[in-house]
Amino acid sequence: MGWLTWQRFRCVTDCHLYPDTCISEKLIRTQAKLLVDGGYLAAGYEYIIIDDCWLNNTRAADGSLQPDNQRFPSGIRALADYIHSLGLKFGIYEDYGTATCAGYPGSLGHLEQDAQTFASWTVDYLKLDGCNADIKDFDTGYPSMERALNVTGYPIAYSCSWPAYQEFSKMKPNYSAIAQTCNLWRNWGDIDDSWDSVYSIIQWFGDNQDRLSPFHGPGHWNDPDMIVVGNYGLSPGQSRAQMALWSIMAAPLILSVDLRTISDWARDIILNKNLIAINQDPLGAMGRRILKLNGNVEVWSKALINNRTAFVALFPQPYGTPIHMSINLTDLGLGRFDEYDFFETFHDEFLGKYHKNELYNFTINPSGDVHAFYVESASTKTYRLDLI
Ligand SMILES: OC[C@@H]1[C@H](O)[C@H](O)[C@@H](O)CN1C(=S)Nc1ccc(F)cc1
Repeated sequence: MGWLTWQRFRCVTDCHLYPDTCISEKLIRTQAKLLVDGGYLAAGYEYIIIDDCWLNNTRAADGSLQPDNQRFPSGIRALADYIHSLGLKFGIYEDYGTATCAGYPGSLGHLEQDAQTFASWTVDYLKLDGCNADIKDFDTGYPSMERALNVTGYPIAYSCSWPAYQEFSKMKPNYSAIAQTCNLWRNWGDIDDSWDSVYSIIQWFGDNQDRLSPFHGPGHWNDPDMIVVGNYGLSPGQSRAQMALWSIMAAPLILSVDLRTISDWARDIILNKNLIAINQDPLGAMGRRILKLNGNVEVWSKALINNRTAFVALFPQPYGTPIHMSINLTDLGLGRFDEYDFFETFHDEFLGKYHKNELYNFTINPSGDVHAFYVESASTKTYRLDLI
């Protein structure tokens, strides 16, 4: 869980024209302080990660990476020290190729040196992108950087873009090797600030879930890209939908939003305790799309500890009429116990006790809204403390 510059701040490097939003130490220090003061760190959002465009256009004389010294005048180590003083962890970006996607120096030919540089900067997380490279080299290249990071002896979480570029090229990535090498990996296209973009990613993960979920679990995660809630493109319903689906998929929750201007309703969605508990459930199971109803409403479910199950019903299409849904519990996969207690996820409201032969009825709104609920078996009464 954490925060990443890219979707909201992109590659803005003109700090004269954009002094408050250019990629700079000032921006990172400001957002880091707000991650703490806004209650995000306390909720689990602990990594603050700089994406592309932090770099100087050239490496130093000794070949080592250096930041743009106008935008990062104190240097990366000092910035990391400040971030660590707040109790946060620090992430940075590089690219396996000759240049980053934005054209800054890439790591190819410098893997060991760059890994040592990151460790000397006390970097806790590296996102390694795959632009300007031969994707056929990735199956050896990404493990090479993993070895280089391990040699430093400094614990660095490793985010790989390795499969995404192979999936685009219709290659079938070796997810077994990827899961042994990376802690998380981007599978598919870049997310943008729109419902169309968010839903196209949800569809792709649902369509490919059978070949993705076996490799998903604690320490090695499929990554559908950033949470864009709080920016300009999603309605409140669509914002609930992205948080609910990323929670059901047990996807990394990596925000990209200006914490200075985020609305209260967007912040409430991002900080919803039940969604975070579902996302962070110790089983680490990747939720799956289990039903498609009425041709458009889809139901996803995720197994949780203590015989609980989380569900999300999603109505993605912009057809302006709310639909009354009626689903029998066995179609939800609930048949192991005779009775279940249903709770609404966002507000933790008790929705009722249902026998396994009963129907569960609810109404769902269109255009990317969700009905999120979780159930626990009434017979095996357990404490709900870890869900609220
Ligand atoms: O430059 C970095 C940027 C972000 O890190 C994204 O998360 C990465 O998926 C890659 N990336 C970009 S814009 N990649 C890219 C996107 C479109 C394109 F035509 C060529 C490259």
